[in-house]
Amino acid sequence: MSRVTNSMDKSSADVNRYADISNNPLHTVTFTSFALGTVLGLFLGLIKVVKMKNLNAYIVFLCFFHFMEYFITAKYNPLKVNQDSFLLNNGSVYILCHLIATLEYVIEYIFYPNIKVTGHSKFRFSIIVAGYLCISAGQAIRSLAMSTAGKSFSHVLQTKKKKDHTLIQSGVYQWFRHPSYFGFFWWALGTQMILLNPVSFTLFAVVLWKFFHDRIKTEEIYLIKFFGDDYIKFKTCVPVRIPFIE
Ligand SMILES: C[S@@+](CC[C@H](N)C(=O)[O-])C[C@H]1O[C@@H](n2cnc3c(N)ncnc32)[C@H](O)[C@@H]1O
Repeated sequence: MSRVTNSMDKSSADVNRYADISNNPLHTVTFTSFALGTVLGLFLGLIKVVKMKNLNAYIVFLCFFHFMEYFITAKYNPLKVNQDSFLLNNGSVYILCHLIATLEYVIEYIFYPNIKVTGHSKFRFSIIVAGYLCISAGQAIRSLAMSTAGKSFSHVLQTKKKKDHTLIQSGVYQWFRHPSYFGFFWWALGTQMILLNPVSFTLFAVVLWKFFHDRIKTEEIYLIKFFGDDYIKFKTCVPVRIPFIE
């Protein structure tokens, strides 16, 4: 009898700790991780021998980003993780922007290879270094935001307050009001800086700025509903730090 009770206690504890397997089909999750790892490894391994090195680096960072989205959600927010947590179904605009970026890089490389060569210009070299810094800092801040917010983080905007949703103001949230958006914004712009893609840099800046501007506006309407004066105080004290978003 005590064995039955023990196993019942254990299974109810597991429900609160472990991801719902029905939302995380093992064959899908393992295959997606394997595919991301394979592409990452392939492009990283070929970086020494290919000419379009920064394109390879871009694909490596892209694979790493999507892997981290699932990994951090699984580790710090296991009850919300699901196969969409890889964020690979991030909408047609997202896919289109990355396709345009790749195309721009390849076309400019074919017609103006010198523009893409870093060694001959200090200016181009500085942009690439700044790009790598933006990617690293952006990825770190986004992952830290997701791990700090834990159960309060969700890829889908919450319109109803859940029981375990608390207002997060610690860690990276002390410095950035929306650190995961801040991180993603600079990560994405960084990818276009390492590619030395002027058209896609502008496109990414405009599309992402508009997206986060609108998203933050809507998100904060709900956050004020959920947390009232506490959120208003937080909003007054902590800036977003994405240019021209208050
Ligand atoms: C994709 S997460 C983004 C979180 C946050 N905007 C950021 O950039 O780190 C969206 C969810 O986080 C929740 N959220 C945003 N800021 C929060 C905070 N400071 N504390 C708790 N929940 C927050 C919102 O309710 C929303 O459902």
